Amino acid sequence: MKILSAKQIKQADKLTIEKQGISSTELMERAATLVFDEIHKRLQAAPIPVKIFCGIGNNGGDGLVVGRQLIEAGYDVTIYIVNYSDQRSPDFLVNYDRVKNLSKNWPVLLKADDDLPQIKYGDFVVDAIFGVGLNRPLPGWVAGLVKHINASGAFMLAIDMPSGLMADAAVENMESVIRASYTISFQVPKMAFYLPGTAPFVGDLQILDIGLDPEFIKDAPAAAELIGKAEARALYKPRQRFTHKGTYGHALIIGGSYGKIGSVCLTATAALRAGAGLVTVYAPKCGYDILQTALPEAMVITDLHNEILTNIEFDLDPDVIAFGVGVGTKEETVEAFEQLLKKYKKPMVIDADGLNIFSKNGDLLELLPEGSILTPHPKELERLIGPWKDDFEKLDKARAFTKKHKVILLIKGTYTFTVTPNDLFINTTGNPGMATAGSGDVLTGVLSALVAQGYEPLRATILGVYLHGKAGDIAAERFSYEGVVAGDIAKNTGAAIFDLFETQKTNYS
Ligand SMILES: NC(=O)C1=CN([C@@H]2O[C@H](COP(=O)(O)OP(=O)(O)OC[C@H]3O[C@@H](n4cnc5c(N)ncnc54)[C@H](O)[C@@H]3O)[C@@H](O)[C@H]2O)[C@@H](O)CC1
Ligand SMILES: [K+]
Repeated sequence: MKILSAKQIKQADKLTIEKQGISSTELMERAATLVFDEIHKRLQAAPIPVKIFCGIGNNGGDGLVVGRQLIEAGYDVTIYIVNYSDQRSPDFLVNYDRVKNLSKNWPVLLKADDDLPQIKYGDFVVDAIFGVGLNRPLPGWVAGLVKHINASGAFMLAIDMPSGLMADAAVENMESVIRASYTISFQVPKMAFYLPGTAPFVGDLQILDIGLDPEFIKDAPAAAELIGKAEARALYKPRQRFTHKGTYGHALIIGGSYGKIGSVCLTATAALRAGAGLVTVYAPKCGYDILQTALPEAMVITDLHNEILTNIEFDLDPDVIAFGVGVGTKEETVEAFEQLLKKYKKPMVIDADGLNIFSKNGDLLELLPEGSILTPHPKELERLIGPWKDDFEKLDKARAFTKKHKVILLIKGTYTFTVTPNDLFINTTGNPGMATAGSGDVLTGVLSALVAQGYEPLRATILGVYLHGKAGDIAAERFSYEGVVAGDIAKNTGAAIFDLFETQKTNYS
């Protein structure tokens, strides 16, 4: 599913009105009626006080339509107009009149010096102050109102966007953004819903199809692509019958050090579970018995050194090399890695200390094969690309890095981002249970297995990140968030592949 910018959404809005021969007021009625339906479905006419805060633009117009329909359905509704300017939009005005004609309880006008309205814990608040039109920080008194609404602890439903959030820019003042419990947004998701600095304001997310022009949406260049089940399924390559283990590639996992052999065990397990035909682990000698005992399916080659890697030499032709998990950053290991980079020319998967080695030895990046996949978590990313002032700058820097080094860069997080010079993919699977030791080692194994099986690196990355998250979701259903360990994620990779073909609707939140 595409993410579009606020500017593109406005264009879609305009074009829809032209092509469908409807007025903007009718489009507003259509969109807001769908929001009313969702609220009504949930509240079931319960006598809960509903307090709707409307701005004076079209987001406020939506709030007025919802308010009118709730009043007509018999709800106890108070509408507040957050009167921050006299530039009221035409559709706001149409709906302002309609509400006034309907009930003696006219909307309450709120201005800069007014007392703040009382909001109780049990109220149902609808936030329709600003939507995608917000393009600068809130006026001071409106920021104060937002703070007051947030402090109420009431359930908050945001229409289109939590007010104070901008679709395509970072938040400057965290206190002046509505902390929505639930956001109902129109047609396409917005970038701010997925970035760590802004996503927490959104709460649970629902995207409503309001019938904006499908052709425009199909042709519009996406700011990013959300990857749900349908997108992941399209990337999957079914196995053919007349094949053998050689068809599915040989993954070589290089890593581990004394006390960290578990990391390569996890990576190799995941590589096997994600379908690599053959898996060999290259580890220090101390890992030999452990690996052979834990993983009879994997082959093991050992370094000359007992505890760290010092001479990476092997007599095989792997389809992919994963380097870095548990490997440490000792000088001898860096030297061995440099020698490997000079010899090996196919895409590699680089994780953990492999990334830390690059951070400390930037010139080695020149040797990294084109199309390699780097999988940093935020701290490792910062060491690689330097600090950033906000999520948007982080993405710009990450993009520049991928361009310079011709690699694919993951930014791991609640929503893992796959960054390439021209495209951005945002994964939607995964859960807080995956914040556990070794979870990243498993991802490295899954990605390596897919590359070994002949998936092009970008396709392998997008699908691999999805499957890893889904395997974590399946594990969490069984063991709870707290109970998930990395090995469970690896073991459920197969179940995640099965799940690609379950026909439930994709949830993009
Ligand atoms: N795009 C669509 O397809 C549809 C949009 N609709 C609604 O329309 C909304 C967008 O409406 P608008 O474009 O009127 O924008 P908003 O209602 O979000 O904001 C109103 C106006 O306030 C001004 N403004 C921006 N930042 C400000 C600030 N910090 N202080 C003071 N004024 C500021 C801008 O001129 C902006 O247009 C959407 O979020 C959605 O709720 C729906 O009615 C139906 C369809
Ligand atoms: K809003």
